[in-house]
Amino acid sequence: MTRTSGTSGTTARGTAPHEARVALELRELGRRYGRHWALRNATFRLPAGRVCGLVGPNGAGKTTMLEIIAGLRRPTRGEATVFGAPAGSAEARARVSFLPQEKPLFTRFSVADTLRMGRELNPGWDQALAEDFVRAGSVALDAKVGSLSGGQRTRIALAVALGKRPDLVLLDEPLAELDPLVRRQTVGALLAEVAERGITVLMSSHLVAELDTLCDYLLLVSRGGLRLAGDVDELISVHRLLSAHGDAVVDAPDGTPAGLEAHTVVQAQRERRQVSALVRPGGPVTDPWTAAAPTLEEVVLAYLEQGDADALISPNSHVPGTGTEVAA
Ligand SMILES: Nc1ncnc2c1ncn2[C@@H]1O[C@H](COP(=O)(O)OP(=O)(O)OP(=O)(O)O)[C@@H](O)[C@H]1O
Repeated sequence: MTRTSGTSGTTARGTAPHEARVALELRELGRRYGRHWALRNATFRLPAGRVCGLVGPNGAGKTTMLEIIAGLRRPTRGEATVFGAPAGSAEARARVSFLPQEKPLFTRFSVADTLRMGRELNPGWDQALAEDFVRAGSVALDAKVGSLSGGQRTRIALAVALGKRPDLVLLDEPLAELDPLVRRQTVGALLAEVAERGITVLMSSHLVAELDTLCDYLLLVSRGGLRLAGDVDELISVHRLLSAHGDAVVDAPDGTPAGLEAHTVVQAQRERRQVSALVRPGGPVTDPWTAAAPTLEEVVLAYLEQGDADALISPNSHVPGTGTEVAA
């Protein structure tokens, strides 16, 4: 599966290139439920045309973030804008499709009824697009939604989300219940559609191993805060996975392996006779350590396991005038 390429010039609605550069901007966004902050100080930009994975442990605030962007929840502080319009405004809502974890489908409706409802609710509705997306999944238009498999329902829900002709699609764990083959087919169809139309996607997922086939951009939230944001390639390239034989490395009093003082250590671990560390290099890698490029999964897992590693926000995710650390 190929990734979508860079920032798009125009969007499905033919908006001007200068407007399309930033699909989504969060500024110091926070949401509190009672005394508990579900999301804190989230600040980043998502360039238009990207497929962005939103990852984080259970309860990290992913759904809360998506609901605020969709205009379904108000932030406690900060702001979110969608193509420059405040999240929740009529202008922003017209450009966003949100597919929540519980698919908003009526089981007694037929597929055709479901698409008809989409047409009645959305002025910019594209019936041909929605029908083609359904048919490509071999789902009959006269089938009852209640009789469909989980994978087929996901396809119908995505057809409705795309039929609205959004510029930004928000998906809350859309793939969780699908088997690997259906997941691959559904994601392939979705990514082909968004690439062709220049649609931006923000998609929460726990499928860390599959992220690099789905996404070209990544957002990682943990303990209510943003830990990573940026181009997948860039986030990988600023890290190195170091390894050494366990006998050759002693641990410093704070538990970190010796010999890594020049680097920012995101996470280090001893496994059998091997010591490994994911680092942001701050100088040459010296004996006994050897360095390799990490996979996206290795980077993500290290940040998930070590939730207090410094945040890393790559330059094109950085919001001017805010104090987030910028990747080298
Ligand atoms: N309506 C609510 N009232 C009170 N607390 C809530 C509410 N919604 C979410 N929370 C709390 O806010 C935190 C973040 O929840 P959220 O659903 O945004 O996380 P998540 O990252 O989407 O989790 P998951 O991966 O399990 O779906 C959790 O501690 C959750 O219990």
